Amino acid sequence: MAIADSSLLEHLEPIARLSAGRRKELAALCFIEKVNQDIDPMRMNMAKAAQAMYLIKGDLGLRYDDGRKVRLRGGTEVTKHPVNADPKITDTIALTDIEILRIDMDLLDIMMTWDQLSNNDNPAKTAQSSITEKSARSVGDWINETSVFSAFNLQSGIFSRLPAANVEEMFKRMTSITVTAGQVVIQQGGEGDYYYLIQRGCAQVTRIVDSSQPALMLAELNEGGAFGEDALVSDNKRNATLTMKTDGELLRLNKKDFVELLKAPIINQINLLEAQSKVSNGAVWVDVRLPSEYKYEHIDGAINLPLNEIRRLANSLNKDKEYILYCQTGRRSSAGAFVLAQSGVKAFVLTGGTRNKS
Ligand SMILES: Nc1ncnc2c1ncn2[C@@H]1O[C@@H]2COP(=O)(O)O[C@H]2[C@H]1O
Repeated sequence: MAIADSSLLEHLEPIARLSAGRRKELAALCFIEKVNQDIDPMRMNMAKAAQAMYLIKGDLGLRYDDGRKVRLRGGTEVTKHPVNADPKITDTIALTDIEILRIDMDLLDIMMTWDQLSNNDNPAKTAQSSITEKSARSVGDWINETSVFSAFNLQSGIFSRLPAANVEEMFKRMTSITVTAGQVVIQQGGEGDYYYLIQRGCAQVTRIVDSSQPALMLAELNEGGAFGEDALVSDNKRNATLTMKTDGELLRLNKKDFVELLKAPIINQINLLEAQSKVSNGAVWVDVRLPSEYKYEHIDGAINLPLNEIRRLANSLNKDKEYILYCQTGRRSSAGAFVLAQSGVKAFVLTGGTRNKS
């Protein structure tokens, strides 16, 4: 297995829509796999539903649940999309030796969610005033420029626990502070008040275990690093001291906002059967993915309201109708449903997204 080259990702949907920097981060987390003729690459990996699989080279056969068979060739228009995007595909077979690229679907979806939310016109305006008062950059630029929102931090760290519906709200509530070398940001034994992210600079973490001994050096945190969550989550005292080693800039969220935002907001989640019953009574399917993803495949009768445009389009929806939002995982659709609900639209989310549909 080889790590993917980021230029390869430029041609794949929806990855092509991410910024070059984001694609590079993603490339480092994707692998190219060679698969021999007559092998089913979908079966080679038990967690098939959890991975988007792109055909890069060679010919692959798909079989659908109605028995239909389709032959695909790597490097063509149709293979810009994940070959396993359609839940009606039951199995695949390598018709020649092939190369495929697999991406964790959750990771891809996290990146698309953040990217689309940060490119949303409205939050950019509101968030900019609280986050970057000194700069005229848009939130989108800002997110792409700082490693606080790196793929790694979005996939692990606190952001992976942040419900997608709250991402936009978090932008609004975070504030930026300037700190200087030697400044103690958190004192061991103090009360938990803020959660911090390092936008610029370097901090060291120390702990006094025995008051007759010098403080233990625990870690050094750099740009993109985060600290101060333990006391907020556990309601204990601060378990270490954080001192700036250099001048820098930190983003912070107060305890109340931190606790509130980590809790999932109430969104109407429904399963496939409930959704289908609503649709037969007049509800409308809404695909919140990008137009390119929608165009490639979507639920029959669904309309396309991409997440980054949903706020602008909310007013065009009928307030008397019910709308059922979906994406692959339920992440982008949760964020969209939250925005629609705030605009007074009756919005529901297909639990777990279309990858649970088959
Ligand atoms: N070993 C460690 N490595 C990195 N960070 C740490 C370590 N121990 C504690 N911290 C951070 O230091 C913070 C001190 O305040 P909190 O207890 O709220 O949360 C703590 C963690 O975020």
